[in-house]
Amino acid sequence: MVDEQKNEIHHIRKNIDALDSEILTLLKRRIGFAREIGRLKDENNRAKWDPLRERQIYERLLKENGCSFPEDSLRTIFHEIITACRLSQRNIEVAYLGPEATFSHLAGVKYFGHSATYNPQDAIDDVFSEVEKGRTPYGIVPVENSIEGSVVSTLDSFMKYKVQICGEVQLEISHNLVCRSGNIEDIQTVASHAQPLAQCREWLRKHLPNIPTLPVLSTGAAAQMAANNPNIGAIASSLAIKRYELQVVVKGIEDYRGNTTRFLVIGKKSPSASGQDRTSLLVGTMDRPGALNEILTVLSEEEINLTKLESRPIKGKQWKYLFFLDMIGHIEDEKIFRGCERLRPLCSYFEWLGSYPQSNYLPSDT
Ligand SMILES: O=C(O)C(=O)C[C@]1(C(=O)O)C=C[C@@H](O)C=C1
Repeated sequence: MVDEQKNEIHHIRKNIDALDSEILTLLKRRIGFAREIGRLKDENNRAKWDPLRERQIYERLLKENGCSFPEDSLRTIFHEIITACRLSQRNIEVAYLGPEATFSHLAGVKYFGHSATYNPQDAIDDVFSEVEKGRTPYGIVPVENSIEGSVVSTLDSFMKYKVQICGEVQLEISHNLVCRSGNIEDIQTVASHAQPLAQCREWLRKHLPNIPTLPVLSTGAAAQMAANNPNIGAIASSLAIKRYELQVVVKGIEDYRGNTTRFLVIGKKSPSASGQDRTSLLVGTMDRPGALNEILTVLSEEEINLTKLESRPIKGKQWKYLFFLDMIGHIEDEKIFRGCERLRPLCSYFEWLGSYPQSNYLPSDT
């Protein structure tokens, strides 16, 4: 490189350094303002988290940006900034299905950012119990996977515990084969949770035909085993690779692309309307012909967009079912409120599980 170019780079880097310092100064001022708002909200007993305001911030910035700065990076940067500011108002604690570095943990980090405190639990049931008892204000639980379908233990826990849905987050699940050395020849057993093992079945059969698989409690537990034993390979998340200092053998070994899991954030109280929300209900139908049809007719008459309908058997009551319904809109929206009021007398059981912002404002998983 000629001297002239070296000088030019040096000069530009000085400009970048000055800008980085300016950005840092602005971030410090921003968090100061957020703390002030936090204090005012405390005085008025108002919720710290305001999803409507957050959505407005993203929308304004994306509009102002045009296409100058990569859009997804802009979302990611501001997501971290806003979550850090929100957390500075009060530290947020989140219960999830552990151990560390499971996909639930990853989904939590995507939603609440890196600075929240994450409390690992042994089972999905325990996540619900933590939140219901008020020991941890939020929980994150998987609810459905685009390939494997519903996560029934989550749906069943909604029947058992009194919690509300506060948010949702979608995570594109890509599976990595990892081990201590990064060498495929070292692997004598592949450990993972049953779901990832099933999702990578074809790949494993083709590339590791004589290697046995070992189903364990979670992808985090599999990663932990691989960290302790050089002959164990694990199928695990990117977070697990970092956490347990493992090496990637092969990335993206899932048999089908577009493997996405939807997670729900549970808490004590749903947030107010953000403008693009989803409402979830749990209902029981009357014991008469056409009972489910009566419910669907109300939704259709009110022009409510139903995005999910799922039935689960009621434990201890043979051949009796409850239905989970997801619809577009917030309980504060007139038509959703009216629809629910009309549904109530038609149902043997009716529970509003919550209204919460749809996940489309969050950064994608690239
Ligand atoms: O505007 C507010 O109400 C704030 O508390 C500030 C702020 C932010 O950092 O921009 C933080 C948390 C809220 O969820 C919304 C926005």
